[in-house]
Order: sequence, then structure tokens, then C-alpha cells
Amino acid sequence: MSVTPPSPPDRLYQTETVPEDFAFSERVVEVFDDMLDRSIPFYQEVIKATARLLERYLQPGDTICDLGCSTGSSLLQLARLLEGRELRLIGIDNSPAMLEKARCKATLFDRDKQMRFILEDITRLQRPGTGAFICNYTLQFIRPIRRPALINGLFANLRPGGVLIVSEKTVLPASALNRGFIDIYHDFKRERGYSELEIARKREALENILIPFSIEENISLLGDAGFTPVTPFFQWFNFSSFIACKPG
Ligand SMILES: C[S@@+](CC[C@H](N)C(=O)[O-])C[C@H]1O[C@@H](n2cnc3c(N)ncnc32)[C@H](O)[C@@H]1O
Ligand SMILES: O=C(O)C(=O)C[C@]1(C(=O)O)C=C[C@@H](O)C=C1
Repeated sequence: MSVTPPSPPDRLYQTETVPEDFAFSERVVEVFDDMLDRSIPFYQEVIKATARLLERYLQPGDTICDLGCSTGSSLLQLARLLEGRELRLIGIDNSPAMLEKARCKATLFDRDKQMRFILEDITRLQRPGTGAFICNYTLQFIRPIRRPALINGLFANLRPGGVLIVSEKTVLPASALNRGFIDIYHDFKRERGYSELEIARKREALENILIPFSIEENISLLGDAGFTPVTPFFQWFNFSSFIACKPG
């Protein structure tokens, strides 16, 4: 079961005008839950896998901080999957429109007492003693040059024994296989009702905005910050999820 109320269908890229650069604008927020549902392979499965990992690592009283929480779908699902555990749930995003929607959804599902949504830039975050950070499909929107400082900051803000979960779109550099993975991803989108034109226009809008790293680059980024072990726990073609542990 998903804890997402129906969102209007994502038809943003059906129009013929030249697409603007992708941004988390009010137009995107409006259709965002439908967009994620139809654009991120195994989105719900990754949240379930994350819950399975977190229940093994977290301690009573721990805080889970979801970075780039958008409309709060992951935190709402985690609240349900980790029901009965004494955890504090915090969602952080720098889009007021996303947070407004997240707060409405939390109220709608009677979870508003259990979680807080905070307007903040994740590159300036100060939350020492956090038990787990989740950074799903968000790092790819941070300029590559700023990623090491962000990850170093997350390492510093985790308590010893804490974990960071990262999910990202990835790239296979200089590889013909990369083209194949992208084609398979576009088939996935087509099967979910996106037209050729919508797929092409979204791709253009995301150019230079969503900058994917390879699996190896993500692992190095996390390892260089001091996380060990670092390992993927999920992969579907050009989408991967990693767990990175701060030694206890
Ligand atoms: C693709 S969405 C993340 C999806 C979400 N994590 C989930 O799994 O449902 C990326 C989010 O990151 C947020 N974001 C991008 N840069 C940010 C920053 N520097 N600080 C905080 N949030 C940021 C955007 O507003 C957007 O809501
Ligand atoms: O539509 C795509 O091509 C995507 O990469 C999906 C993706 C993502 O992975 O973050 C891109 C933008 C939106 O934030 C939602 C999903």
C-alpha cells in the first residue's frame, strides 16, 4: 500500500513549447507524486528496503532525516513501516511548495505529530547526532563540485554507527551499455504512459540540472568522506541505492 493521495497526472511535457530547465517549481510540485511514481523504477521497493536496513541500525530515540524530502512520501511510508519504534522523523527541503504539500499529506494521514518538515538547504545542514540520513534522488541535483563537502558534512553530523542511504540515477561512462540502459529506462517510462515527445522534452529539461555520477564515483565520494563499508543494496539499470555506514 502506498501512502500517497492521488496526484494530478504529470502532463508537464506534453506541450509543444521549448522546455525550460527542470526546476522544483509549483507546476512540478502539483504533479510530483505522479511523476515519481511513473519515473523512478521500484520507488516503493527502495523505501521498503530502506526500512529493512534502518530497523537493524537505528536505536530508540534516533532521528531519521530525509534530505530533499519533497512531498514527504518516503517519510510517510517509513512512519508506517517502522511503526511502534521510538524515532524522530524530519524532512528537509529547500522548496516551500514541496514542504507545504508534505505537511498537508502528513495531516491527511494523521502523521503530523510524528514528523516535522523544515525549509533548509541541505548543503548547510547542522544536525549533530543524527541516526540516519536518507538522500534519495537528491544528490544528483547538487553541483558535482559541492557534493564532497555535503557528504563530509553528513558524515560529521551522523552519530557513530549511524547510516546514510543514497539513491541516485547513475551513468556508465564511455560505454555503449549506457545507451542500452537509457533505452530500457525510456521503455519503462513509455510503459507508464509517457509519449516519445514527453520523454525527449523532459530529458532536455534535465540536461545540466540532473548530473548523474557512475556507481564507482558515488562509492568513492562516500568512501572518501570516511564511510565504511559502502555498498549498493539495489540496482535497476541506471538507478542505484547505496548504504554507507559511519563506523561505531
Ligand atoms: C527528486 S526530488 C527527491 C525525491 C524524494 N527524496 C523522494 O524520494 O520522494 C529532489 C528534491 O530535492 C530538493 N532539493 C534540491 N536541492 C536541495 C538543497 N540544496 N537543499 C534542500 N533540498 C533540495 C528539491 O526541492 C526536491 O524536492
Ligand atoms: O524523469 C527522469 O528522467 C528522471 O530522472 C526521474 C527523476 C529523478 O530521477 O530524479 C527526475 C526528476 C524528478 O525529480 C523526478 C524523477
